[in-house]
Amino acid sequence: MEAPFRRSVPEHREAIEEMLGVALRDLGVETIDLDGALRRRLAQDLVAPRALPPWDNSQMDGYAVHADDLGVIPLSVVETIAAGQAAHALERGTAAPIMTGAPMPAGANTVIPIEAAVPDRFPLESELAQGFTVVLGTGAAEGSYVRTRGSDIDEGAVALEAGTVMGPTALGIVAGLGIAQVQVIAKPRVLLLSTGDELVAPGTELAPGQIHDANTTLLRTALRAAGCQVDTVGVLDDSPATFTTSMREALNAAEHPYPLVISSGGISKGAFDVVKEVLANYGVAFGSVAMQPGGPQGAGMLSLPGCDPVTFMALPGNPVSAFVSFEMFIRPVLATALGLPARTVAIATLTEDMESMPGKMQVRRGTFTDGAFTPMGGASSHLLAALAASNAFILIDENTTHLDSGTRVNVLIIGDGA
Ligand SMILES: Nc1nc2c(c(=O)[nH]1)N[C@H]1C(S)=C(S)[C@@H](COP(=O)(O)OP(=O)(O)OC[C@H]3O[C@@H](n4cnc5c(N)ncnc54)[C@H](O)[C@@H]3O)O[C@H]1N2
Ligand code: MOO
Repeated sequence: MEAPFRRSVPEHREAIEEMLGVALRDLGVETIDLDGALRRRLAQDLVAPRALPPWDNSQMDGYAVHADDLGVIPLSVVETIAAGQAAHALERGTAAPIMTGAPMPAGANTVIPIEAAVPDRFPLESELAQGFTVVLGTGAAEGSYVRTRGSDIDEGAVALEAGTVMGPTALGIVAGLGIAQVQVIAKPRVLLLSTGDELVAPGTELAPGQIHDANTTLLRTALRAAGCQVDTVGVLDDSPATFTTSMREALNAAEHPYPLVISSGGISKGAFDVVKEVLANYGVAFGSVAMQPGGPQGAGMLSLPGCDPVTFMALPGNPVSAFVSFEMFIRPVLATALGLPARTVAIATLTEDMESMPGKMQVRRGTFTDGAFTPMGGASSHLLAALAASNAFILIDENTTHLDSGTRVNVLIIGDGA
C-alpha cells in the first residue's frame, strides 16, 4: 500500500494527465454511419472518391449556350435539361433551357440566366414543338454561371484530415462525396460506480437516512458529453467483501478491459470508506489535493486479483466535489485525446466580495453574464442546486484569501456541464 500523497492542483493534474494519457492512447477504430458521427474524430484522412461537383453543371436557371454564339442573332431553343437528367450534346447555333444543378451539355460552356434572355421566360412545350428562338446578348464571359467539375473538391484530394472532430459542416462534405460510413476513433468505454449505503436510485422512495444517487447521473452524462461510452453499475455495497466481489464481477463482465474506471465516494477518513479500504491494497494511491472542493482523491492502476489491470480514478462522494474533480482532472485529458474543445477562460468582474481558505485552490461556482461573475451558493460541496444554476468556475489560488467586489478575475466557462 502506498503512503497517502499530498499534492498541489498542478501536481495532481500532471499525475492524472500522465496516467490517463497512457490509458487513452490506443482506443482503436470503429466504422460508423454518418448519423452517429457527430463530434466523432476521424481516424484517417478522408479522401474524395470522386470530384465534387462530379460534372460541370449550371449555377442558374437559364440557357446553356456556347459563348461564341452569344450576340444579337436569335438561337433555336432545343430540349430542356432538368436537374437529374443526362444532357444531350448541344449543337452550335442553339441554346438549351437548363435548370440550376442540371449537367452542362457537351458543346456548351456558358449559362445565361433566364432574366437576361429575350424573351425572359422559358418556352411552353407547344412553343418548343413549333420552333422557338431566343436572343442571349453579348454581355456574358465564357464560363459564366458554370460550376465546373471538381471546383469544390478534386477527386483524390483530402477532404478532411485524420483527427478532425466532425461537426455538421464536415459531415455535410462527407455525405456530399457519397460516403455513408466513416472510420472514427472508438469511444473510450468507462465503467462508473457509486458507493455509499445511504444511496438509492432516483425514482425510489427514501427510507430514513437515505439520499438519492446524484453522482451516477451527473458523471455519466458529463462523461458522455465528453465523448465516452459509459457502463454503470449503480451503487456498490459499503462492505469490503461485497464491494470486492461486485467490482470483480463488473470488471470481468466487460468483453475488453476498461480503459478507465471511475468511482465516487468512500475515499476520505470515515469508518466505511470502502473504496479506499479495499483498493489501496491493489495499486490505487489515495491522498489529498490542495483543492476545495475535491480534496480527497485516489488514482492508480488497479490490479484486483482475478481481473485485468485497469486505470482507476476514485473521486470524492460529495456531488460538487465529484464534478469539480472531473472538470479539473479528467475532462482536460479526454478533451485532448478525443479532440473536444477545451473549456474557455473569460475575464470577468466580480460582483461581490469573496473569501477563500488559505493553502487550497478554491473552485467556486457562479454565473458569468455580460462580463460579470456572480458566485452561486457557498463553498460547500453538497450544493447541487447552486452548481446547476452556475455556468462558470472561478479558481482562487491557495495564497488568496480575499477578493474585493469589482476585481477583474479569470473564470472557466463550464456551461451546463456538457
Ligand atoms: N474527518 C474528515 N471527514 C471528511 C473529510 C476529511 O478530510 N476528514 N473530507 C471531507 C471531504 S472534503 C469530502 S469531499 C468528503 C469525501 O468523502 P468520500 O469521498 O468518502 O465520500 P462519502 O463519504 O461517501 O460521501 C460524502 C458525501 O457525499 C454524499 N454522496 C456520496 N455519493 C453520492 C452520490 N452518488 N450521490 C449523491 N450524494 C453522494 C454522501 O452521502 C456524503 O454526504 O469527505 C468529507 N469528510
Ligand atoms: O473537498 Mo470536499 O471535496 O470539500 O467537499
